[in-house]
Amino acid sequence: MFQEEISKQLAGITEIDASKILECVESTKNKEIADFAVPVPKLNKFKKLVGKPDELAAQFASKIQLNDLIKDVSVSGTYLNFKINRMVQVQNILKEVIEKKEKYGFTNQGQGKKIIVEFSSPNIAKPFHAGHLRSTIIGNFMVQLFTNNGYQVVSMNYLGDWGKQYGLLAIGFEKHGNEQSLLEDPIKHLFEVYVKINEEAEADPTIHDKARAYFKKMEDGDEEALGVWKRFRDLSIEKYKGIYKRLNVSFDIYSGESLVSDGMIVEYDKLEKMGLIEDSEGAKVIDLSKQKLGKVLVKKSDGSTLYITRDIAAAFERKVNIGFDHMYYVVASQQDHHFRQLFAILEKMNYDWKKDCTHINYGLVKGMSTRKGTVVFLEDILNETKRKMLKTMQKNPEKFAEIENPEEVADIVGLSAVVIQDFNAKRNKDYDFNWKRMLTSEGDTGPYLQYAHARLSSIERKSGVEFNPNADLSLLVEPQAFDLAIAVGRFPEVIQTTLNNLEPSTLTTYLFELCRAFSSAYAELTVKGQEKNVAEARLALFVAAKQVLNTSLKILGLVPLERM
Ligand SMILES: NC(=[NH2+])NCCC[C@H](N)C(=O)O
Repeated sequence: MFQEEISKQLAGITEIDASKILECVESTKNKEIADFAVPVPKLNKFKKLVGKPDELAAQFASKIQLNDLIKDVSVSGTYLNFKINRMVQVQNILKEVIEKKEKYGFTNQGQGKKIIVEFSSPNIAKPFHAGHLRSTIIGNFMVQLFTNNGYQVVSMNYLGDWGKQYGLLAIGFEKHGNEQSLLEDPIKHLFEVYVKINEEAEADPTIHDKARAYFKKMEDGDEEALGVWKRFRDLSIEKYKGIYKRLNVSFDIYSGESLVSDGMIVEYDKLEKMGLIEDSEGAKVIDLSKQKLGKVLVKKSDGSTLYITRDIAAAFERKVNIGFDHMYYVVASQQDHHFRQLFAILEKMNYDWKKDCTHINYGLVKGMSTRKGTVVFLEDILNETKRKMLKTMQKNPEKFAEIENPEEVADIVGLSAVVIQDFNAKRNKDYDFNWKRMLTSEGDTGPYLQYAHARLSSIERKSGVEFNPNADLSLLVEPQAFDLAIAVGRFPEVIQTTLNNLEPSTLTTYLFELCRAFSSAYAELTVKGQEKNVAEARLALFVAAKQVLNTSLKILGLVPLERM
């Protein structure tokens, strides 16, 4: 609103389009000097201005009308500096939050558009590792973000449940499988079996031949072979569902590599008819050397298919059977090459919707290990985090005694620690998993954000006044109140940026700013015991801040805590 007013007035003076000037209105760092500034030389981009920039600045300044919104204008060098009516600004922001509640900050830009987010996608019989964890939380974040902005979102888990390794697993299970262990923890047991048979296969290569033969039977639709495999798959999915629940994540669709088998024949025929398939010593390849992506193997000489063959068919099936305006694959950067190949093939097949497919990639997590050894299962990580968090909480026995459900709280704070550590930097950065740092409640951590939320909740509980949506906000005169309200007011723009870059770190960085502004306000602006009108105004400010933090935590996939 202030930026618009500044632009409108400058448009009248310079005859440049107000919408263009708007791009040049900057929010300043030092609010003592100005709230907004316009660097006059920047306006030259839109229209050649005659005169020296500093003189022009002075000339423009003299023509600006002060009013309800703009309180003061000054010049420093080539900059035009504006001070705005903070009272009006604070009131406008808070009124908007109070009115829109959990809808504050979002738009309906996704209305009528459908998005598929494919994420998590672990491999049955292999550990759910840090890479899958990253995919899970980034993908879930995208689902929440899109949903809140009006998109219809389909969340999809594309399981790695097909391929020669399932032949290997079946053979391993015949030798080493144990029914009871399978039922107790299918993911762990299948992994144990898988590791054992792999070791044995190193000494005895005929095992690999048997595995290939077994997988071929599966691809040929042999019922017995498929029955065994299906059981492994079903049991694993049940187990995964439990883990996802703990992560606060759910899927609309459990798909998987195994489910595209018929479609594969169709797509493969298309490729062949289009003349895109070449023979290479009995195996079939697609030549992408012009695109500098090499030759892609799509069918082995024994006729069995590959990961990429299944992805080609899966993409087509999703377009036809589900439909999408955009599809995102949330998969580690290690697979950049794979997705480049996939998209290049879709392009060669003249699928114009290839332009609507995006690989959302991310870097590695390093140094993630628990007491139990090097192979890390997600559950171990979560249990370890919870255990450590409980220990930290117990250090303050009085507070600990007040918490009704300490186990649950420790689990939620622990997950917040893991997630926020992950969301602290840009997706494509590798990072070190650091138990100690992520669990502290100071610094840029999950516990810090949860702590701020719990504190905001406690202000609400203990304020001694009722929340009044019509509170007299003109009583918020302190600079700390202003800073916090301004931080709250930035939320809609942060959501827009986040929608564009799909970087969770954009949102978390903002939340740390918001919470720091809250800390200063909290120290300065007591609610309890104040005169009623003042207490109500301050409570309204804190309620607005809590609203933004609350919605944000949910978008990040976390359960906001009322007490901790
Ligand atoms: N459409 C895809 N290829 N999605 C990614 C699947 C990830 C694969 N299951 C893995 O763990 O490496």
